[in-house]
Amino acid sequence: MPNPRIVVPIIASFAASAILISKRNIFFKIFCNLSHHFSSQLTLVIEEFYYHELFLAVNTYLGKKSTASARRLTAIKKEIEKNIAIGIDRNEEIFDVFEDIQVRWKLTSIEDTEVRLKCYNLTFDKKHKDRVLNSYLPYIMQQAKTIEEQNKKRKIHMLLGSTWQSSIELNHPMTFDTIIMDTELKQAVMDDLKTFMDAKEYYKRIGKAKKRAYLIYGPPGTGKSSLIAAMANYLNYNIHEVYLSDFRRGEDIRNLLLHYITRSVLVIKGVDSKTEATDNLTEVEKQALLLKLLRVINGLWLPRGNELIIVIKSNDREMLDPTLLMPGLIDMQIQTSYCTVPMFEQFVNRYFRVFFRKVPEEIEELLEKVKVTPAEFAVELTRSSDYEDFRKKLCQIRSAEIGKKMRR
Ligand SMILES: Nc1ncnc2c1ncn2[C@@H]1O[C@H](COP(=O)(O)OP(=O)(O)OP(=O)(O)O)[C@@H](O)[C@H]1O
Repeated sequence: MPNPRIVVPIIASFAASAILISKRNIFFKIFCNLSHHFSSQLTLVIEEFYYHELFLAVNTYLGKKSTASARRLTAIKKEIEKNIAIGIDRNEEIFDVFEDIQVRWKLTSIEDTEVRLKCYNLTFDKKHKDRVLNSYLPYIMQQAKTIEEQNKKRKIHMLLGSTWQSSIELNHPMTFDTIIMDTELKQAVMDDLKTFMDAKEYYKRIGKAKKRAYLIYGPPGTGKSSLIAAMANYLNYNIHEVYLSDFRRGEDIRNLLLHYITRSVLVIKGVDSKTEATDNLTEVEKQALLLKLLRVINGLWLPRGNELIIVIKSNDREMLDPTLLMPGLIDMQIQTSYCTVPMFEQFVNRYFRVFFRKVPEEIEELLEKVKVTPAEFAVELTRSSDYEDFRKKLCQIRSAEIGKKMRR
């Protein structure tokens, strides 16, 4: 243990640096061990205290880092988290590199008056002191936040009356790897989301809340919900679902959105008369309500760290008020479609590992004449034993559907 009489003035001299890291719950000590008074190494001690933000962040960060190099780890699983959290055990040493700074972490414990506290010792070259305090530690706090977000179980919430209810775990398997859609469109959506995720500084600089609105439209069964699930999985967000009509009683939209939603995809359903009719609103009322809702959302200033994706799910874009589609309210419009030939290739490849040099003409002809939804495709594919079986089924659809068309 270092001599306390030496420690105190050193803490005082570094107090200003400590404040730079965070204003709340930060407490650490910098020890210069007497025997190493002229050494170039400096050790910073981060002690365990309740709600000690920095200690907890280091714990999370090192837990993630340590799995490759440590020999003894601790494991803990909290109810709200989906994964087991790994930590380093006492006396384990972990080496880390930040930019060109090499640091050594060691978990030890100290006996205080009554309790035994854990503490992380961070050792590095003295000349990096300012960068460790002002860059490395804030970086760790940021990384820890991201790890914690990723580790949390994600939920789907639905608005019932005026409260968010029935939160169920979001374990929809659809991802951008498994969804079948036009490849360029998929890439464009992923790029847009990636830009959004990386643009924290940009939103701060232009003074806008971090949110982005999408319109996803297409006939039933073409994969709108599947795309929403893929987006939420990609972003690692929750989903909040609302019917537009839920806001007709003048619910306090601001309150519902500001206080209960964090890093979520807010899905607005029932926006046109072709969607599930669960309300008595006229088309004009619906459009006016949707416009009002979007304007309120547009004017929201989200609390720090909060991010929101808004998705309007519609079966028919033509039913929507053109004012909604003007730039400013909706950032990107995405159309989901009936199966095209490239989508057919992706499906068959995914389910049966069949690759085509050229898709058979009968299939091309079929997809040109008959509108088959990806949902219908998915059902038939799961029912088919192999590609040949699937092809036969498709041809049956073809004669039935073409016959229907002729009768119309
Ligand atoms: N593009 C797709 N890629 C892979 N599977 C799909 C796709 N589209 C639909 N499916 C399959 O069909 C099912 C139903 O599709 P989904 O609910 O996403 O369609 P939707 O357009 O949201 O329909 P609705 O308008 O009726 O809500 C999905 O659970 C999935 O199994």
